[in-house]
Amino acid sequence: MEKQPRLLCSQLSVGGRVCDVTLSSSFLSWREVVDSSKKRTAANVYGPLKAAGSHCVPVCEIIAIQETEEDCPSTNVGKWQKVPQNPAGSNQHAFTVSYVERTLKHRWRCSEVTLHCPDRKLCLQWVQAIREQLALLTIRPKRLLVYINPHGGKQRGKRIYEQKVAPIFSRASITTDVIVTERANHARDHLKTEADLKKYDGVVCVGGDGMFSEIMHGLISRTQCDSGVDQSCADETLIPCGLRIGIIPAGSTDCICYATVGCNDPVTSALHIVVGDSQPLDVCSVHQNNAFLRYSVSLLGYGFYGDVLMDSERKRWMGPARYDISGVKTFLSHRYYEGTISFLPADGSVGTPRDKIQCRSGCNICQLPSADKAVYKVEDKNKDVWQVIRGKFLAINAACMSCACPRSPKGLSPSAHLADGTADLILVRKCSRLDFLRHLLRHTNKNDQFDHPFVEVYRVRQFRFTPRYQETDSELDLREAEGSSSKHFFTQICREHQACSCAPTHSSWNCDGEILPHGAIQVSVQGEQKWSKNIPMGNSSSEVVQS
Ligand SMILES: Nc1ncnc2c1ncn2[C@@H]1O[C@H](COP(=O)(O)OP(=O)(O)OP(=O)(O)O)[C@@H](O)[C@H]1O
Repeated sequence: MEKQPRLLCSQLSVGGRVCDVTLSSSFLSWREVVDSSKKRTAANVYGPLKAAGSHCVPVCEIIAIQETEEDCPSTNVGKWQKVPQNPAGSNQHAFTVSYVERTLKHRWRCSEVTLHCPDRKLCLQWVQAIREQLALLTIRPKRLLVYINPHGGKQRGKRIYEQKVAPIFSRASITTDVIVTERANHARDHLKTEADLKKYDGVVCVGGDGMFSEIMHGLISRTQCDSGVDQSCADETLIPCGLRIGIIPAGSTDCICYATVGCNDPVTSALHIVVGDSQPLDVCSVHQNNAFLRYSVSLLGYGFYGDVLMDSERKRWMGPARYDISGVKTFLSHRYYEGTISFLPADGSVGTPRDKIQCRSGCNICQLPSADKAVYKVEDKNKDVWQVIRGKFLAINAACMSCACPRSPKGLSPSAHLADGTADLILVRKCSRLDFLRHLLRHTNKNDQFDHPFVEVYRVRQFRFTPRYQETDSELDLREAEGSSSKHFFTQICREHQACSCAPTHSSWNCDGEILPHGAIQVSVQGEQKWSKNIPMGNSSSEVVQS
């Protein structure tokens, strides 16, 4: 720990023990004063942040400070609380500091310490000094717009927000406007047209990946619209959003939260939001001809993952178990699709999908200044050489991030970067069921999932897919209707009936968990958008991902 000039230093009482308490611009630390006859060597305390009798909290991880007096209401939390008894009995004035405590598996918790002062003047001096340091942390949000999907995952979004997240925001003096959505796309439409975004420092999504996608679409569309950018033009470069999105995981898979923060835990995410952590993320824009279809930040999957999603949407009533059942069913159906993939490979400076480098907080590749990346892209345009691959594929996946989740802790592409301007394109060619099973199982263990002769992986900046057989408009309409409705009795019977030889020639795209019925698409990885990490965006501060 670098030596910092002390702003304040006093002997205060913590839990009945006298401590030397020090505040610098970076740390608040307290260390028990020991009898010189029993003097121990004081350990350097930053690392696990704690040694016996010594504690050190980075100022940037202090959530709140409040003056606490015996039997008085706490000002910020709005409830009465009893100050722990000080055995010395002489210290009547105290203040309580709430701070982030890091626990196992990337989880954060809110801890508290109450420090007793010999007089009120000193107590106020400490409260003011710490508040002044917190006021310098301008990246912290003060006002947030919160959208809650009450139907995501196990339908616990509202409860999770009220019980676990709102108290933390309130303690950190963050004011919120909360909207509980009443229908799909409510949040997206509100952001696009109605929300007064100037009032807020960020948007919080309480829900799963689908809800995040809705909010991302609302924010990006609004930003492009306000800046006059035509989203239907595939060559347009997106204007980054001024607002960040924080994710409170309350969905079924919460893949984006996991990949950015390292765990799916609402309290951890709320604390990342409070301290102002953020993580830029690449966004892919998906077009068909000159029509804009969708944006994607995690997975675009055709074939296996498209079919699993299409089937699981019909089983929404089953809850998260639908993914397992649809997964098994789709695996057994073993459908393959023919088509042509063309792609623009990324420059070697951003690494390769098999280099075993994991994108973490402070990743060198993602930290290249945006300006440098832009220059590199423009220069590179002159030497663009598209590669073309034709074949029969069980799955075509494009991962903009690792897509790690609790079931697949390394994800679909373990070395994909969150904000390097590329996606990892994974082609799984037609193979036996057993081989495909081997490949799928590698998503759950440590073996290299690309080490199979029927699997190819490329780091790309753009790609196009054209199915071998032209899609008719009626086919597209049919699949679109299947995706949006849960009653497709006749279509389903037709597909599932073995005697009927109408095996589909087209799959759908799974776009971050939403169905995209179009087969032929063009995808271009856009510059990063900045989000609040929690989001986790899974990792942490400008690093949402502290994986
Ligand atoms: N009030 C609502 N009623 C019905 N659907 C909603 C509502 N609010 C949002 N939605 C839609 O619900 C869909 C699923 O939501 P969400 O992503 O939160 O949960 P999930 O699908 O269970 O989780 P995951 O996407 O992580 O698997 C989203 O596409 C969203 O558009």
